[in-house]
Amino acid sequence: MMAWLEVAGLQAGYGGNQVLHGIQFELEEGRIVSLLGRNGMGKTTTLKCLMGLIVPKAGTLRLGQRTINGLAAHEVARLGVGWVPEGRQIFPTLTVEENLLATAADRHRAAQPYTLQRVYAFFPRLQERRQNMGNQLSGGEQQMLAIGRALMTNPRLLILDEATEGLAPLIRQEIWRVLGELRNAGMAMIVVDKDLEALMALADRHVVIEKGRVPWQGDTEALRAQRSEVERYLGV
Ligand SMILES: Nc1ncnc2c1ncn2[C@@H]1O[C@H](COP(=O)(O)OP(=O)(O)OP(=O)(O)O)[C@@H](O)[C@H]1O
Repeated sequence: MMAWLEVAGLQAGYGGNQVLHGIQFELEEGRIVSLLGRNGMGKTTTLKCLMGLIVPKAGTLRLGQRTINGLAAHEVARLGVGWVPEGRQIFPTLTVEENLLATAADRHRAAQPYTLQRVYAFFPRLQERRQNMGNQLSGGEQQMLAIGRALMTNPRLLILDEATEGLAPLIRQEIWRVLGELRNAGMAMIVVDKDLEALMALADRHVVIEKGRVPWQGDTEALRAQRSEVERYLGV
């Protein structure tokens, strides 16, 4: 059986600086994979290749039947890949509700498309603040809004890069709760985060990235069994 998402032999970099030397992992529809590794090892670069923000030098990137190497970012988005960028990038001078409506698109005529009501059900706090401007939100609220905006595009695959970085513990918990609900609703995700416990509770598979290569990958059970080996790669 061919996996739904396939990343194989992925090589990429910036100018003459090659950062990825053969990244390899697969993901089935509705499943969740975590990318682990210390800073600067190539996690974000891998995500950028998937999002069409960097053209890979070599390798396979396939989503369903489509090869997505070299597609532009808007073309990848149209295939149903939703991105929650590091640093959030919400519109500061639009209200919460305007931010959500700005990205609304039901590209797949989903049976249950994401609506304002559905996003507000995941994040009651956004509903309370729906008339506030983007720049009046706390860091955690901005992060919720960034996730909400990605959902409004009705993605089939959600990519989260350090979605809980720098947030207060309670807000982090809230984000993990919503990601768990999205998983239960069948959303496929690629998640980059530093919280190994939370990732083991959420994700099915885990991929370690070390200097642009994958020295270890496995399911959560394997990660539990080989935790000290994996933690050596993470520098913890
Ligand atoms: N725009 C860029 N131009 C040149 N080099 C870059 C650029 N972005 C990242 N790099 C380099 O690529 C390497 C991998 O970076 P990447 O952002 O993929 O790491 P990461 O694993 O996501 O870590 P982090 O958590 O720090 O983002 C680093 O050495 C970094 O300095």
